[in-house]
Amino acid sequence: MSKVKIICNDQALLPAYETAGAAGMDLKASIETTVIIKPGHRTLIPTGVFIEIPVGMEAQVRARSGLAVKYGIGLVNGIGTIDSDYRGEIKIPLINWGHEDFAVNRGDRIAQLVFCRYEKVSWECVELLSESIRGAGGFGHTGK
Ligand SMILES: O=c1ccn([C@H]2C[C@H](O)[C@@H](COP(=O)(O)OP(=O)(O)OP(=O)(O)O)O2)c(=O)[nH]1
Ligand SMILES: [Mg+2]
Repeated sequence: MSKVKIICNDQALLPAYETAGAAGMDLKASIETTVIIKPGHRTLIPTGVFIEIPVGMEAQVRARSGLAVKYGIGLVNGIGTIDSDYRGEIKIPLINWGHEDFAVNRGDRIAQLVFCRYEKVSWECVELLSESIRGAGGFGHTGK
């Protein structure tokens, strides 16, 4: 298990794994007063968390499926990418795809953070790519 440096001034807001096998640590809303997100609207919610990700790793901010299914709450950016050189506060761009106002209160678990290793590449510019059975087929060419 890698150690990751974190600044979080409120222990109650420390992201945490909810179960032993959880891939993501739930991120909590660091807000003083309740924020209402109207249907079709979006807002950036602070988490009160600043981290220093080891080089070679990133962290992904992902939606919570419960909020998505029950209330239509998602992330405007799909999956957020936290770079290893980012030292700012992690913020969550929530969007309300549902039909009702959605209230966010301090400490609510609004998203989850998954740590991943990634590989960097450099380009090798060529004239031809190798052949494959798929070729250029995509976007559903294998059927529904
Ligand atoms: O959901 C998110 C996504 C990003 N970030 C922070 C961390 C990340 O390292 C930084 C930049 O994110 P990204 O590279 O996705 O955004 P950009 O529009 O390319 O901004 P930049 O030009 O600052 O890289 O913003 C968040 O706090 N939450
Ligand atoms: Mg960027």
